Formats: sequence, structure tokens, C-alpha cells
Amino acid sequence: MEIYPTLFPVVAALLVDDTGRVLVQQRPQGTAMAGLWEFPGGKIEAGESPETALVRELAEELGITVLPDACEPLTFASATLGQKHLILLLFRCTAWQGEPRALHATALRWATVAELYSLPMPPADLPLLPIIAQSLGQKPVCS
Ligand SMILES: Nc1nc2c([nH]c(=O)n2[C@H]2C[C@H](O)[C@@H](COP(=O)(O)OP(=O)(O)OP(=O)(O)O)O2)c(=O)[nH]1
Repeated sequence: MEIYPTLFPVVAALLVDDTGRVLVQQRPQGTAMAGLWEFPGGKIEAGESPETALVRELAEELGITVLPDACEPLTFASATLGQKHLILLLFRCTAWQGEPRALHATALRWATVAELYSLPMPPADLPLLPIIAQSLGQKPVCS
């Protein structure tokens, strides 16, 4: 009998500033992948739509308010994560209220896509970078 992995659905936001930089946050000590830089977001809880989860996570983690209408699906990542299989839904958010603060993360950083390539990120995020670069009209960095 074939065994299927348990899917682990996560939402994350690509918040883009006026100069085309994107917001990443550093995962805190005591969490999986501590120290790595990720897009703000988190698990979709039972009963939530991806959009509802995104709005909740951005309020909890950054203290900002986004409207679901200001966020649109950009791309996704699919990767094995331990015994589970991560499905990371990345939304691009174009408007929000409030100044992002590191309420959960160790630090926040606005970065160009070129700078993202030099930051340690979760392995699942790496295939997202060329897609993000293209969506922002920036050049992908070839390694
Ligand atoms: N938010 C986010 N999570 C990512 C990214 N890349 C990646 O592999 N992940 C993984 C790390 C975690 O295993 C999972 C997110 O779960 P989490 O436990 O950090 O999320 P959460 O905010 O709901 O956490 P908590 O409330 O339970 O503490 O997705 C990313 O870019 N952003």
C-alpha cells in the first residue's frame, strides 16, 4: 500500500516596498530552522482559508493589517519537511496598514532579491527566488 505524506500547509507574504525590496524575518531561537531568514507567515489553522491565515499571521508577527483584496497568489513551494510535506503558498501583498515590527522574529530586514540570495533561507524558499525576481522585474542571480 502506498503511503502518502501528510501535507503541511503554510502561507507567507511577499511584502514589497516602494523601492522593490521585500521583507524577510529571522526565525527565532527555539524554533525549527532558527536563524534562517523567511517570508513572514505561518501555518494555516483548521477552519481557515489561506487568505484568513495570512491576515492573522501578519497581524500576529508584524503588527500590520492587510486586506485580503490587497494580497494575490504569486507562487508556491512544495518540499519534504521531516515526516511531512510542506506546501508554502506565497502571496504578494501590495498594501498594508502599520509599520512592520518584529513581534515574533529575531529581526526584520528589507532586502533586494540579490541580497536574498546571500541570506540563509529555508531550502523550500530557494526555488521561489527566481520567480520573485521575475515578478519584481529584477534580475535573478545565477549561482
Ligand atoms: N513563514 C514561513 N515559513 C516557512 C518559510 N519557508 C519554510 O520552509 N517555512 C516553514 C518553516 C516552518 O516549518 C513552517 C512555518 O511554521 P511555523 O511554526 O514557523 O509557523 P507559525 O507562525 O504558525 O508558528 P507558531 O505560531 O506555531 O509558533 O514553514 C517561509 O518563507 N516563511
